[in-house]
Amino acid sequence: MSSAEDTSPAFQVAPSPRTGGVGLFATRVLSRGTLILSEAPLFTLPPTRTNSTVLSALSQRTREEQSEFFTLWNAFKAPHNGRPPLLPALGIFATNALPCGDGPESAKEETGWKTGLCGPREGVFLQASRLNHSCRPNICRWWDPDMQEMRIRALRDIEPDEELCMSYVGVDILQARAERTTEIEEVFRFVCTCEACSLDREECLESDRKRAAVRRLFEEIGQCGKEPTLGMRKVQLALRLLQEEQLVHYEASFSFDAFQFCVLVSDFANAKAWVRKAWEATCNTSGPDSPAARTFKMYWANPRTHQLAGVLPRMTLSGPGS
Ligand SMILES: C[S@@+](CC[C@H](N)C(=O)[O-])C[C@H]1O[C@@H](n2cnc3c(N)ncnc32)[C@H](O)[C@@H]1O
Repeated sequence: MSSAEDTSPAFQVAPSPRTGGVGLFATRVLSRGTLILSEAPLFTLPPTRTNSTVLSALSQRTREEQSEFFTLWNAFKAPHNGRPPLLPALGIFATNALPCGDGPESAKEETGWKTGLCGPREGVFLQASRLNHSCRPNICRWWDPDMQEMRIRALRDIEPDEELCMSYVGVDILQARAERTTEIEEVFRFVCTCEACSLDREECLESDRKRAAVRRLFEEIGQCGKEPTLGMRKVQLALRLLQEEQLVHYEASFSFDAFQFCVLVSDFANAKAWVRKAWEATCNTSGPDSPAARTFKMYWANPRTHQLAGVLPRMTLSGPGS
């Protein structure tokens, strides 16, 4: 592929019949890790926003931007479960806002455990806010605090015309479909029609089973500090299940667990291979300049600097390829 082709727009806004509105669709092949979009917010607000603070922030923008803001989706137009509708500006903000900042949950997101990042400010975006949700996302967002921009990257290889979907803030995609559906409807006020939520009964049971197993493995791996062989087996199982479920989001987290099991027993060759995998996965989600990517790269260069190095008797575990 020539460099001219590489710089062509990565996506276009097009109708998304599945959601009843629009969405962003790939215009060409986007390989894993591709930076699809970097966008500054139209404006940001602290979590204590009101219709007046939204209107006040909006008044600082151009007329064209103000009109565009009012074309964004509003999921809070109608009463819901006894709760009244929101005023239009606030409803649009609530529907489209994405976290912009380092909230207390950000460290967890870096390693991929939770998508529920709650930054101190939220922002509305004219392009990124058009992204629909999927419980099997193919893209990932990351707020770049230095550039004050939202970065969207491909979590896996994406085909032309494929819709770009992220996981919405706070949706725990490792929950079973029924739980996700309830949560999404309650918080976001739509019925999720993503690929994972549209599986038939049998496929859905299988998907629920795998997601539940990954959740359990997250907990169990945390308790395997004295049993690295067992911990490593659980990591390998979790990674296989995630691959089958196409949930690459959590790869960095599990790979870093595997790295820690290896350093515990001074298996530095496998430790390097695992932390390299964690680094690669993190570059694909939050980019090479993110704090997590920098940390992983440092351990890749010298795994012996990790505080757990050599704590348990020496032993050889396994690498990511085995
Ligand atoms: C932030 S907007 C996304 C862009 C929106 N589709 C549009 O036309 O501007 C969120 C809204 O998109 C729709 N949506 C997003 N993800 C969806 C999904 N997985 N299933 C059904 N509707 C979805 C819902 O109507 C939701 O309130």
